[in-house]
Amino acid sequence: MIRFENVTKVYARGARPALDAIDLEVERGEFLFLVGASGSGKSTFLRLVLREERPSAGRIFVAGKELSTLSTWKVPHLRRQIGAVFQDFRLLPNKTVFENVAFALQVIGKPRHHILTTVPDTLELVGLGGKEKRLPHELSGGEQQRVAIARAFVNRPSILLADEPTGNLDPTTSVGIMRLLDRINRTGTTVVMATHDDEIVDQMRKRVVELESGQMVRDQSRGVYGSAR
Ligand SMILES: Nc1ncnc2c1ncn2[C@@H]1O[C@H](COP(=O)(O)OP(=O)(O)OP(=O)(O)O)[C@@H](O)[C@H]1O
Repeated sequence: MIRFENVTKVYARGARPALDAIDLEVERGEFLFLVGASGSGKSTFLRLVLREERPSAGRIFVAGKELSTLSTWKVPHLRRQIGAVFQDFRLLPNKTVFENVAFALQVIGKPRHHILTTVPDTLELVGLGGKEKRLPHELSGGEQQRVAIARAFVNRPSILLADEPTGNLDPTTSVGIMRLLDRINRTGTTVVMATHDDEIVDQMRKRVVELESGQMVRDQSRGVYGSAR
């Protein structure tokens, strides 16, 4: 579903690479934690998958397409197959829960009848049934993240990228968010989550890839947060 072949990303001439010769394959339906110190290259990895950044060297394949040969006009189609969730939720503050999620479908031209059935179903799935009319500021942090996940998942993407989705949440709320991401993964969605949350990683026992200064230093199935090296 995602394949990096010898991928290097250098942001500025002379700087050390943010990612250095990464070879990694993520299979369809897998759940992968990306761990590593701040600045180790986790967000860069996710931005490359979304084609928000281009690699300096190497090749990236996402959902069967090689990103460097993908014409610009096809990028929106690529991104429709990828949901993204962030630490800071990124909801539209003046839109209700329903509108925030519906907006993701409106911008890709889905018909009204589709939106009117899919949005409530997805809100139910993330545990927000009954809160459709609330504004983001009327929700807890965990609920806001659930809206963000609903928005990322409403189009049933084949890949979900999460960049520190529990970074602003307390431990109990984080567990709820992880259960939800796990449930989404079990529907067949490939999930890649960058995180500093050691408790979550240790609890979930999924594949763990560790980056250190842009290099991949560990790839462990049913892994833990702390390196055993
Ligand atoms: N737009 C940019 N321009 C220049 N350098 C950048 C840019 N974005 C990231 N970097 C650098 O690339 C390296 C990797 O950054 P990245 O954001 O991918 O790390 P990260 O592992 O996601 O960190 P964090 O856990 O703090 O989010 C860092 O040295 C960072 O300073």
